[in-house]
Parts: sequence; structure tokens; C-alpha cells
Amino acid sequence: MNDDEEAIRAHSYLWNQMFNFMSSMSLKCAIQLGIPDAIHDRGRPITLSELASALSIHDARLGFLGRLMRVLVHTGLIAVEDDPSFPQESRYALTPASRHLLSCSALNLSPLVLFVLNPAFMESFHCLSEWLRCPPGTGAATPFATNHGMSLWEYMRQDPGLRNAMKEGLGADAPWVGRMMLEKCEGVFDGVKTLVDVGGGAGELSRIVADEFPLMDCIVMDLPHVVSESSTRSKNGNLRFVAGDMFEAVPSADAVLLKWILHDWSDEECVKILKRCREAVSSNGRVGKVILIEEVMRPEDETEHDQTSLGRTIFTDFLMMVSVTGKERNEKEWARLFADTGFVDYRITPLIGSRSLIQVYI
Ligand SMILES: C[S@@+](CC[C@H](N)C(=O)[O-])C[C@H]1O[C@@H](n2cnc3c(N)ncnc32)[C@H](O)[C@@H]1O
Ligand SMILES: O=c1cc(-c2ccc(O)cc2)oc2c(O)c(O)ccc12
Repeated sequence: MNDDEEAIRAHSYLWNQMFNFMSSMSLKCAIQLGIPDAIHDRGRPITLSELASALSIHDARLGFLGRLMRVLVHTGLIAVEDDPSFPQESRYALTPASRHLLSCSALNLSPLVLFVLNPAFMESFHCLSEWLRCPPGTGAATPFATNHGMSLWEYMRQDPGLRNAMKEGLGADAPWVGRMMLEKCEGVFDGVKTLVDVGGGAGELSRIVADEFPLMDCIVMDLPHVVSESSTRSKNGNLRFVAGDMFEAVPSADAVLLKWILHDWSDEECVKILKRCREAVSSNGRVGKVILIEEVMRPEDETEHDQTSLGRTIFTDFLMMVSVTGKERNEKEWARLFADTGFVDYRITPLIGSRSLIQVYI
């Protein structure tokens, strides 16, 4: 490769990196407009004018919509099919990726996309360099707090929109996690008469467990402003919500469930939470366990291009650094946390890629 060719390649790489945010933004716009659902509802590939009419977009904006569609085709979210009988008009079709944005999809990722791409997180990335430059002992705990003057949790208390987006975004995988938990972790709820889902949000995962085990008493514990908005019901009435602070106390139970909780917190904070969980499952003579749904980062997540996790865990770890005080952890880091809290053993069951269920024993 000569110098000119190398410079062209280098520039092209940089242009792509610079414009990467437009892939995310056009994805968000496609979800907000309901483009995947409109294509799906038509039952066949859709023309631009049909799409505009399905989305209630005025004819005067047809050209703009066409340019958005060109970006979505370019990024691979939408496919374009040319029908020989209508050579003038392209028809847009779903791809495997956009099928997972459909509201009828069991694995609908749209709520998580809308949550992650909310302005409160995105603005915080502008404060990353300022935050990194802070001398030790100065500055806010996170770039989010540098930007907003408060932690994500304080921000959530006063922003019902973001609170709801978090509930919907992180709760969306509950049907899938629930199914995996029951299929891949046989016996995980054997002997569990009382379960507490700590930081359980809307209680979607607990509802699935409660419906599967009608005799189990399922308690979702979350902060007061979250619980006061929760109305999820189980078929058998064995699901209830309690307000509490996991740093203070966790209700006594045979098992404590934490899904996407500990990755929000630093090691020191996790030890405090796990101590409260340990007390909950060992109180009143119980010999219970703690069940975590978390990423267990594997060596290959940091090196190889594995479609199931690569990038995802590196990026969720980065998001945890920017938005909260947490991080994604590998097995050694998890084992150290459990030992530091006085747990004697643990068992990891991979659910998909690095997303795992960890049973921690007292
Ligand atoms: C990342 S979300 C996970 C929600 C849910 N487990 C899920 O997977 O959908 C974290 C949850 O922890 C809750 N939370 C934060 N601080 C808490 C505290 N001190 N005590 C109890 N819950 C807390 C939040 O309100 C939020 O619902
Ligand atoms: O934006 C996120 C994403 C996650 C998340 C969801 C699913 C995974 O497999 C890994 C990470 O978790 C988050 C979270 O806990 C939080 O407090 C804010 C944002 C996100």
C-alpha cells in the first residue's frame, strides 16, 4: 500500500468513526417513528409512499424520509428489494436485526435502545475527558454526575420519564431471562418458599417466577418512588411490592434475586449490598442463597469478535463507568466479591454468551 492509499484508508476509518453516532440516532428515530412495525404490518415489502402514509408523514417530507431510509439501508437495519414489476420504486423490508425491534417480538430490543440512547446518558459522555482529568479526591463520582450535578439514582427520582424508560428497557428481557432460568438452571428454585427480587423494578421477572411457582411468596423490593408506580400482578396473587433501600436491609427470604443490579455499583458498594442479602437469606435459621443475573466477562469478550457478546460487554462496562459507579466483572472479580462478603461457594450457569445466572451460597 502506498502512502496515498494508506491516507485514504485512514481517513475513511476516521470519517466512519466520526459519523458512527448517526447509526445510533437513525436507529432511535426508526424506533420512535415505528418503521419496523409499519413494514411488518404491511405484510410485504413496503414502498416509500406507503411507509409515509403508514407513519402519518406528510407527502412534503417524503424526500426526507427517503434519505433516512437510505441511511437505515446503509447501516444494514433495513433491506431494500427491487421489484422487477415496479422498477421505479424501491421496497423496504425487515432484516433479522429489525425484526427484533418489532413490538410483537418476544426479544424486542426497542425499549432498551430508547433507554440507552436517552439524552441524559448521551450528554454525560461529553463530560468524560473532564471527569478523567480530575485529580484524585476531587470531582464527581461519574461523568453523569459531572454533567447533571447528581447521581443517576437521584436524577431518576425526579425524572419519571427516565425512570419509566429504565423499567421498560431493562425489564424487556424478563420473558427471555425467565425462560432461560427455568430451562437451563434446573432446580434453581427448589425449596424456595419466599423470594425477594432486590431492585426488581416493575417486577416483570418476579411475575414470571410467581406464575410458575404459585405457592412461592414473591416480593419485589425497590426504592419508594419506583414501588409506588408498580402495578404488576401475578395470576395467583403471590407477588407483592415493598419499598426499601438495599443498603439498609433486605427482607428475610429463602432466596434473594438481583438482576442487573451489582454491575451498577463499585466493589465496595457491592460488598455492602451483598452483606444485606446474606443477612436476609441466613436470618431466622435459614440456609438460603443469592441469585444474580449478570454478565460474567470472558477473556474472549475483550479480544475476539464474538457476535454474542463482543463489544456488548465492553460497551456496557463503559456505560456503567459513565453513568453509574459500577462495572462488568469477570469470574475472578465476582469470586473475590463473594469471598469478601463471607459467601462460601458459587455456581455460574451461562444463559447466553456472557449473560449468566450465578447462585451464591452461604
Ligand atoms: C438497572 S435497574 C434493574 C431493574 C430490574 N432488576 C431489571 O432487571 O429490570 C436497577 C434497579 O435498582 C433500583 N435501586 C437503585 N438503588 C436502590 C436501592 N438503594 N435500594 C433498592 N433498589 C434500588 C432502581 O430503582 C432500579 O429499579
Ligand atoms: O443501558 C444499560 C444497559 C444495561 C444492561 C442491560 C443488559 C445487559 O445484558 C447488560 C447491561 O444495564 C444498565 C444499567 O444497569 C443501568 O443502571 C443503566 C443503564 C444500563
